[in-house]
Amino acid sequence: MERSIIVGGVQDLGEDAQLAMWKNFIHKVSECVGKCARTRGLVGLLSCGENEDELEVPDVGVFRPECVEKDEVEVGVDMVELVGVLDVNSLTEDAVSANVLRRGNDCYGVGLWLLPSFINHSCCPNARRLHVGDYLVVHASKDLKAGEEVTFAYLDPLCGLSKRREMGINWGIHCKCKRCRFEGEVFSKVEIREIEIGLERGMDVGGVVYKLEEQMKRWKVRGKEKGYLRASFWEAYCEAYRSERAMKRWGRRIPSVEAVVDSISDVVGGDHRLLKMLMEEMKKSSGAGLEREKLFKMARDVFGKVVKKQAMKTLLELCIAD
Ligand SMILES: C[S@@+](CC[C@H](N)C(=O)[O-])C[C@H]1O[C@@H](n2cnc3c(N)ncnc32)[C@H](O)[C@@H]1O
Repeated sequence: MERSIIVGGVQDLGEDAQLAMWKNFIHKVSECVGKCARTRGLVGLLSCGENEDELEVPDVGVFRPECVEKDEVEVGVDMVELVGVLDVNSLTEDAVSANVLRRGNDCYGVGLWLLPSFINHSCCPNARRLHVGDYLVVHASKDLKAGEEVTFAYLDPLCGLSKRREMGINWGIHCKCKRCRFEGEVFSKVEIREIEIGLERGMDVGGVVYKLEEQMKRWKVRGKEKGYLRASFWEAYCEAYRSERAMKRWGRRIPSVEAVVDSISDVVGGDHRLLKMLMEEMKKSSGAGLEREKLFKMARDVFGKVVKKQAMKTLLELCIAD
């Protein structure tokens, strides 16, 4: 029999499996950094999450593959520093990509991609990532203007302010974007607190959506700000649209799936949950009412424009089965 390692005891070790992967990953990166001067130099440019304002802004040219240094001398690696860098910059595969490879939900790959490590967080992101094997494809999730900062969502943009703030603690981020500032004011108001408490206490989700929409009318909340609040209460909208009972009662009094998805995607860009909701809606109406072009535009924002037609079909199937 060949040598092997078998999990002992009677309990599953999901967390430990991840830990083993993380250790293995740190070991691999430290080996690369120790052996290769170019990797060492590039990893040295990354943030450990501290005093970022004082870090130099590197020339983008140094990330080009042809920019090679010659002195390949093996050196020791400062493991504390390296673990700090990996902690701040490593990325795990996102769920959709992991699904393509038919992986379970609890064991995604992890890696370090140097240039994407410079992409900051926004609660209204404009880019997404797609993992294909060892490659990371970063693509726009909405139309980008020249000079605009490229941003990812480190924190789920379809969550309310308090949950995003809670998640931000792990990243050492106290986000001060336009959306957070707007929601900081709105979520302190008693009317919104009441809606939040109603949701927590299991109030009818259709009623929650109706109350929020009415409140937004009263406060004359329009445009992007409407999108922010709808994104923050996405869970309630989503549950209401999926509930036959809620739709029978509230369907005529709350905005359509299409209108809500449009206003949310206008602020948070493409998202697979919005796409899934659009697909479900299209199925319900057998394609009538909802433009196919709208669905494909959202699919391109979620998976990237360059994905081939057949691959896009597979991704859409996985997205609806998710
Ligand atoms: C992957 S790095 C992003 C690039 C980093 N800003 C740099 O200069 O190397 C992640 C770190 O950037 C900072 N960061 C990213 N987005 C931020 C945001 N919206 N607000 C404040 N800090 C942010 C946090 O310190 C976080 O730990």
